[in-house]
Amino acid sequence: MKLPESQVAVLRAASANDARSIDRLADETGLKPETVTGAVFELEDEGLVTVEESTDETVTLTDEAREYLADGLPEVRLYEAALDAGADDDPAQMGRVIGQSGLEGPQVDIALSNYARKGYGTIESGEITADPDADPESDAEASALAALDAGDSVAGADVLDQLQSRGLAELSESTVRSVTLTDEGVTAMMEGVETAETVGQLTPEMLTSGEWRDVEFAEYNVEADAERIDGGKTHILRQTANRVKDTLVGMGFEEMEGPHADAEFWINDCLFMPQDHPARTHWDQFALENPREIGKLPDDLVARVEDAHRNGVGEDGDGYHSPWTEEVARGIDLRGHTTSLSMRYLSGHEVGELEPPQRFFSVEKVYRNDTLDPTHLLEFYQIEGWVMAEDLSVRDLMGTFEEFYAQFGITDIEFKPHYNPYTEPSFELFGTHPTTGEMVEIGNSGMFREEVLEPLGVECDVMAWGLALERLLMLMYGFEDIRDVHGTLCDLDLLRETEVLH
Ligand SMILES: N[C@@H](Cc1ccccc1)C(=O)O
Repeated sequence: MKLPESQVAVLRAASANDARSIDRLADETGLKPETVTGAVFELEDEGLVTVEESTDETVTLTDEAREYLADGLPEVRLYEAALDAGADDDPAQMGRVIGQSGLEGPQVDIALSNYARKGYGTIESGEITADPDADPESDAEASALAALDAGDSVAGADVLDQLQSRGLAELSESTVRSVTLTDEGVTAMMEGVETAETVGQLTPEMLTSGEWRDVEFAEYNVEADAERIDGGKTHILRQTANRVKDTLVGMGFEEMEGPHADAEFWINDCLFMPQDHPARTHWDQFALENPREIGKLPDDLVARVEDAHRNGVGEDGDGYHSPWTEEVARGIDLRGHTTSLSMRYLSGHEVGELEPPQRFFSVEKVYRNDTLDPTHLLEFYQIEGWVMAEDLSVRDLMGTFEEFYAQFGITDIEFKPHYNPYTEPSFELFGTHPTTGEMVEIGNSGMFREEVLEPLGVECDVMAWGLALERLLMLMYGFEDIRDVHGTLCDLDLLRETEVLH
């Protein structure tokens, strides 16, 4: 009988009365485990071996668990420090006990969140007590860690679950195959098997020499286990940003670009945001210390914008009756929205005076001093855009969004009346989260007011918007926490495994 080389090697290494694992066969033949698996499947098809499969669960300890094995669990360290501070008699000051415990950074939170749960004591209004009867020696999680470290198994699925949910242990499953020679296999071996030359890969040389006609090709085995390789790939946020750009270009838009750190003039003043508007404080936006001021601003435009702020625009116009200084306008901030770019372009200072109709967009980062939560980051991507034309209406605005979002499979956007100092009317956009069913705010839009357009010298209508790219991603992929997608807490497995939608 003639068989490919790897199958012959596996047959020789297998036994009729001793089931052998793929790893062992790989060791004995010097072949890669995936090559052995492939050969084994072929041999099984030919009836020469039988394969038994079982699932093997292995528990591995994480780096964090190893730290705790060396130093003790944070809650135990806190308990010990609390005992030292006499907290088994009288409540002790939390700050002092934490200081004594030597716990640092995230470990403090970890200790606090496990302390009461495990009955080490109570934590209330800045004071900590220690239960004199608690016994760290019998801490189930600590013992389980020690057992796992020693290569023993852990009794009690609860402890294991707890270790997993604390990120201290990881459970992985793998399929273990063991291989035994069948009677036919033994007979074949006794009659003698020879190596057939098979070719695994077709080369250009074989094609030019014509050798391919005479060789025997190895069959592909798409079921064989292979080593998992996580190659680099474009982050889904970047992929989606590129798709958004392509979509907008397809809708006739041109791309804008400009500075991340910009004068408040472009970020706020041109947008008729009064200088005492709360969104202009450091509570909302980041200011640069160096350089503190922009070098150049167009004088004529500054004068017209100041006039709009002081006196309003048009016959019935009214200004803000609040202070306006060029010094504030010159201050440099990280842009809180990319509407600064729209102002630069609409003013004619970027690509010259623009005649209607015009369409521009950007998909760029913006920065806000927000509190981090599942839907907010300190920086995110905004899909900015505007259309300049004679006689635009709210229907044009809504129609544009419907057309845009439909290209991403989102067909149920809703509009809510809103207020912006720079647009009238204004609308917030909402979409429905595919898994939670909650309404998610995905953007803000409106028609620029006269107080914005007149100083810029724009005489027709301009409709405009800022949409959040990360929120679009949430609707497309069903993410619930934006921090899974980027930032230091991102979930790498999720990013690796998320299929790209086209
Ligand atoms: N600048 C707004 C978006 C917007 C842009 C243009 C017009 C109206 C709204 C925001 O960041 O939310």
